[in-house]
Amino acid sequence: MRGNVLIIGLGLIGGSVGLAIKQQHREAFIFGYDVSEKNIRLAKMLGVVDEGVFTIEEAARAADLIILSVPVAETRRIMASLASLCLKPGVIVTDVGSTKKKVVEEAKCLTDRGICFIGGHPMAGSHKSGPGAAKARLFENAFYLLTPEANTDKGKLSELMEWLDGTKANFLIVTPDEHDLLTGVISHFPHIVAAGLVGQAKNYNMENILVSRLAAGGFRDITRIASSSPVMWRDILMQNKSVLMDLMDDWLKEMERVKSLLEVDDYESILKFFKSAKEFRDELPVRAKGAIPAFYDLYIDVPDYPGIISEITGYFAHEGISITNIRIMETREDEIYGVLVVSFQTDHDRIKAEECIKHYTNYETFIA
Ligand SMILES: NC(=O)c1ccc[n+]([C@@H]2O[C@H](COP(=O)([O-])OP(=O)(O)OC[C@H]3O[C@@H](n4cnc5c(N)ncnc54)[C@H](O)[C@@H]3O)[C@@H](O)[C@H]2O)c1
Ligand SMILES: O=C(O)C(=O)C[C@]1(C(=O)O)C=C[C@@H](O)C=C1
Repeated sequence: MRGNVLIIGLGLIGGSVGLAIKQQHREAFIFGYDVSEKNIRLAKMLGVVDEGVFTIEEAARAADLIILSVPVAETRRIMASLASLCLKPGVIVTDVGSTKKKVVEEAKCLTDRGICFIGGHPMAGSHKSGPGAAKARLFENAFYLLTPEANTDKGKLSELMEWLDGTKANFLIVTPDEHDLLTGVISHFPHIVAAGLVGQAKNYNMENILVSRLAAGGFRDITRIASSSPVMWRDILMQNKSVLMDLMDDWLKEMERVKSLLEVDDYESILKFFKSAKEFRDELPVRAKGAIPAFYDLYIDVPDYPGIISEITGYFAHEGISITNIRIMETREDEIYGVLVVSFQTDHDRIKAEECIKHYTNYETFIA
C-alpha cells in the first residue's frame, strides 16, 4: 500500500510492526515518534522507520495510519492530543496495547470526532524492550486480536488488516470485554504469578544465597516473563483490574485446595492435579505463537565428532539463517551418530535450514 504511517512508541512492538509494514509495503513512508530521542535515533538507524520525528503534530496530520505502541496508560494521553489535531480525512488510528476495554472507551475522544479507531493487540512479544529488540517476524503465526465496534466502517477494518498483512499474523475479531478476559487468563495473570515466584525466591535467597545459584531449568522457564518491562505491566494491571481480581480469587482458592490435599496426604488428588494440567498443556497448539512461544526444531542426524556443532552452525551462518537454540540429544545407544536439535524462530527459517543441510551434507534431517 502507499501512504504515510506514523508509529508512536518505537519499542519492541512499535518497531516490529514498523519492520513488518516496511517489508510488505515498500512504497509506504513510515514516520516514528518516541519520548526517548535515543529510541528515535536507534529506530532510524535500524531501518524501523524512514524518518524520526521529535514532535507528533506534523506527521500525525500527514498520516493515513497512526499506530500507538506505548504503555497502555500513555495511550489515552496520546489519543487526547491526536483528537485536538486536524487529522487527514480517512485516517485510521489503531493501538497494540495489551488491554482493550479501557483503551476502546478512551478512544471515544477520537470516534466522537469521526476519526476511525480500531483497537488491536498482536499476541506475541518478549520480555525485551526497545527498538533494538524489534523483529519483522515477531508476529508470524501469532494471533492479532482486533476489537472493532459495531459501527466501525468495515472498509476501514479491511484496510487496517491490509496494512498489517506483513506481520503474517492471524487476525481474530473479539469484543474488548472478551479480549480482556482471555488475555487476563493466558497472559496478564501468569505475569503476576511469575513475578510472585521470583519475589518468593528473592526472599528465601536472603537466608541462603544458594537459592539464586540453583535457580535453573524449571524456575527459569516459568519466570522468564518476570524480566518484562515493569512500567508496561503496572499499566496493564491497572487497566484490567476487575478481571485480574477475579482471577486472583480463583487462584487463591485453587492454591488453598492444593494445600489442603497436601495436608491430608491425598496422593490420588495430587496426582490428578498434575495430570490434568499436563493433559491440557500437552494439547496446546505448539505451532501457533501465543503465550507459549513456538519452537521450530530441526533434528539432524550427525556423526558424533568434535567440531560437528561449529560445522553445522557454519553452514547456517554462511546462508544467513539465524538459530535460537542448539543441543545434542543423548538418546542414542550407538556412539557413531548423535542427533543435533536446532531451533529456529520461524518455520521459514527451519525450511531454509533443512535445504541448507541437504545442500552441504548428506546428513539426514527430521521435523518432529
Ligand atoms: N512486550 C510485549 O510482549 C507486548 C506484546 C504485545 C503488546 N504489547 C503492548 O505494546 C505496547 C508497547 O510495548 P513494548 O513491549 O513495545 O514496550 P517498549 O518498552 O519496548 O516500547 C515502548 C516505547 O514507548 C515509548 N513511550 C513511552 N511513553 C511514550 C509517550 N508518551 N509517547 C511516545 N513514546 C512513548 C518508550 O520510550 C518506548 O520506546 C504496550 O502497550 C504493551 O502492552 C507488548
Ligand atoms: O513472550 C513474552 O515474553 C510475552 O510475555 C508476550 C505476551 C504474552 O503474555 O504472551 C505479553 C504481553 C502481550 O500483550 C502479548 C504477549
